[in-house]
Amino acid sequence: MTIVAGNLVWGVGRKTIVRDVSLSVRRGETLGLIGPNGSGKSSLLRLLAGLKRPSSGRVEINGRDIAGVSRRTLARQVAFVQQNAATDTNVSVRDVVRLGRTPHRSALGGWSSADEAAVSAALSRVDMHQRRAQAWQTLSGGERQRVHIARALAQAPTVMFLDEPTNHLDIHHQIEILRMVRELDLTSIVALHDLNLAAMFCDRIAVMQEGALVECGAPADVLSQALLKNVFRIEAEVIELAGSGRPHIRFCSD
Ligand SMILES: Nc1ncnc2c1ncn2[C@@H]1O[C@H](COP(=O)(O)OP(=O)(O)OP(=O)(O)O)[C@@H](O)[C@H]1O
Repeated sequence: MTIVAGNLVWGVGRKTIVRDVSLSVRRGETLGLIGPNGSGKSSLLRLLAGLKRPSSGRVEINGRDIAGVSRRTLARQVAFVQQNAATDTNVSVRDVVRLGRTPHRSALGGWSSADEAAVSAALSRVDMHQRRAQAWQTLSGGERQRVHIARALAQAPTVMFLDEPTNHLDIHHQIEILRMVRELDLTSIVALHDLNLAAMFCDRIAVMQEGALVECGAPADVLSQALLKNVFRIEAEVIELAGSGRPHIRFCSD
């Protein structure tokens, strides 16, 4: 297993936000994290990535408890694509992606051809290579999102956490980004609001409700009519996506 979380609990003041969550993710697997607004998806992702410390419980990445791993070592293994991440405005697209190489560089080492190749490949992967010299502040919301994903790719992580990476993206780029995440040779956990995209691209789906993990399994096992009603408070029909064995949700308008 690449990511193993055991009995994670986190809260603020007297409010418990993540309630006793345990999960394991295999090497190379793409796990979708779904749940209503405020159910604790971002908080859980941040705990798993070591950006927050749990009140109790532990997280192992690549077999090591992350509580005992330095930030720099962790940053060589783990990339995090945040929701609406802010970036210093006075920089180019390429500068933002270059930041992804920081954990791999020594204090005295110069910029290497391997660094350059990683940045170039990451930009191409998200379809932004031709825009590499453009000023960050002139990009659209979706382009910024793709550049942040490129920055994470340039980091060459073994584990990637993505918090609603398809926000702001047009449907072509939503599908491209999720297809890419699935095909990359790394382990990923992706928080998503679009249940049909989660069903199409994730190996397994974990469902959060009020801070707890209430289901985790193959999309076809998890996305039932009952779950959609109980967790998401919607009436919907679940059909099979022709020949794929994956579920597809048809929402009812009344
Ligand atoms: N630092 C904090 N202080 C107080 N409350 C917090 C803090 N961080 C998160 N919360 C609360 O915890 C709950 C879970 O938030 P979180 O962002 O993890 O949910 P989410 O499932 O990612 O939501 P969304 O789908 O809306 O992005 C929310 O009610 C939020 O207001």
